Amino acid sequence: MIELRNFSYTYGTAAIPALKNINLEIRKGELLLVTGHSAAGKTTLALAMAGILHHEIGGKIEGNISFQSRDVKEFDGIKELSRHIGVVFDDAESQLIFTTVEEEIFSGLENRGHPEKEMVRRSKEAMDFCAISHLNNRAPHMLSGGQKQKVALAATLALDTEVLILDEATAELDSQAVRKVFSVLKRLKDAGKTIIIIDHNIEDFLEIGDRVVLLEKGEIKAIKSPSEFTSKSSDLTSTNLTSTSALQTDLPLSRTAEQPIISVKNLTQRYGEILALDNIDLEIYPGELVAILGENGSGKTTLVKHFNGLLRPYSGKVTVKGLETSTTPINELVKHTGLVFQNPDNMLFEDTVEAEINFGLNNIGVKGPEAVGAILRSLELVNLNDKQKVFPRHLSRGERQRLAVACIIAMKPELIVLDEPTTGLDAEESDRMMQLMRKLQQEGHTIVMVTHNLQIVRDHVERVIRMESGKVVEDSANRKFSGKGSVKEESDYKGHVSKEIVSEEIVSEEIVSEESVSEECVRGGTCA
Ligand SMILES: Nc1ncnc2c1ncn2[C@@H]1O[C@H](COP(=O)(O)OP(=O)(O)OP(=O)(O)O)[C@@H](O)[C@H]1O
Ligand SMILES: Nc1ncnc2c1ncn2[C@@H]1O[C@H](COP(=O)(O)OP(=O)(O)OP(=O)(O)O)[C@@H](O)[C@H]1O
Repeated sequence: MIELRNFSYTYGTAAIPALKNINLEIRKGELLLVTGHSAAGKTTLALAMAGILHHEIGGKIEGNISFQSRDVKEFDGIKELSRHIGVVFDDAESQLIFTTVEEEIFSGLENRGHPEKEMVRRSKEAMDFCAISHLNNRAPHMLSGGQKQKVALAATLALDTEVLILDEATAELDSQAVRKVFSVLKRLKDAGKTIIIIDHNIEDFLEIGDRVVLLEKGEIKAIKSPSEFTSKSSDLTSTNLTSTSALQTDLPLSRTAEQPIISVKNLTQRYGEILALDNIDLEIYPGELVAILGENGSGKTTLVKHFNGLLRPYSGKVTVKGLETSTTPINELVKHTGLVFQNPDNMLFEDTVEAEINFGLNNIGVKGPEAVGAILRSLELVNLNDKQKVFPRHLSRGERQRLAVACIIAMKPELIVLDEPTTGLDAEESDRMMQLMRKLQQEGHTIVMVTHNLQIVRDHVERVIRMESGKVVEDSANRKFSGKGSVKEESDYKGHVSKEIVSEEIVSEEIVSEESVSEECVRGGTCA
């Protein structure tokens, strides 16, 4: 179906190739799993297979790629190729451009000239598959991260292409949604579709996979069957793509201080008609490491945006370091709280990696050799020390994620809030990220992180808060959790049906949203 022969690729500005001498044949009806560490070349391979490198990005291309025995160069651009190959990229947000979810899904079908009746049928089916029918009139850019990912997936599924390429397309989904995607893909595979799943964590899909390709530094390191991938002796597992160290030490509840660093009282948050937070009470103490879990759309991001003043309470009260967020300017709050956004691209705007980190440092008065030292240290901590001069947008998704974390930790805020910090990182990299968080905790920082990654929660987190439909429904600090590390078995987190609390329409203009506050402001710069 798709064949790569001696294929190598170097991005226009890059010194070294992102893909080297790839030889790979993807058979019709096959479900291929592609995995590898961050920056291994996975997204680049997806772009290559979809013909996007040839027709849109350019750069240095060597070797050949053919689709159905025809060189991709010979196709009439992406327009023709996309009739056959549907792609969901690792950044769902960049794929969503229309004003409603329904339009988003309809647009691709309209471009293909489907009759109205067929468009309605397909879009309904795709929305059902992705459990987003209730979002059909919502604006895609005003959805939660996981909801956006579901829309991007539905828009591509509706096209019903012969080939489907999913690049980290489930990274921000809750476990119930991942299971749903699994069953949809199984059905598509049974119907003869060719599917390529590119992911750090392919475990969820091994059962339906035919082969696993391991990429390393742009090269194919191994191609194995799923059973070989999981077997202990496999050279695939020896590369440590599965979870590693698992601290599993006694995880102390570090609630020693008397005054909470974060105090949330009767917090309710609305986006117009949508009730995103429903009367929340919560206290977080200095030195705690807290994970916030919950289904997509349950209010996790909305909650943490209150911790640096990005959102102000609709009703109720939030106090951070004794400062009431409804009356304290955001540039005062960000001196205490560093927030790593769910989508790292929303906080990267400089020309080089080092300038990106320097920006926040300058804003808090760290300059000259002190700033240089802080930049180098933070880059080393996130393993990006060789990327100082690189344009941030030219980093891989996982690298951008780590850069966003570096920007915040360089500023050493007392409270570090991370919204899904391990998206785009494999198990080993996630583990390393958490080791870093534990280290920062030991140095006295308070860490609050939103995550869907239950493995890192089990291994590293002492307090777990679970949200459902805008409420905190469980908090291990209140002894409502059981088991070591205060985390219940994964099965307990599954099966929570995603309930939007609402009827959902207009969004209140009064609400301070991420979009209306400049990224600079959130990192200590001038507020618009
Ligand atoms: N800017 C916005 N405008 C309108 N509604 C919004 C906006 N942001 C989020 N919402 C809605 O508020 C609710 C909570 O969203 P939130 O992003 O807090 O969820 P989440 O738990 O972080 O989800 P995910 O796991 O998918 O990231 C959802 O119903 C979402 O659609
Ligand atoms: N537009 C670009 N210009 C220059 N270099 C790039 C560009 N996009 C990616 N790269 C580089 O190419 C290499 C492979 O990136 P790619 O995005 O394919 O990796 P990946 O395996 O998908 O990583 P991740 O898992 O972190 O998303 C990386 O070193 C990255 O920095």
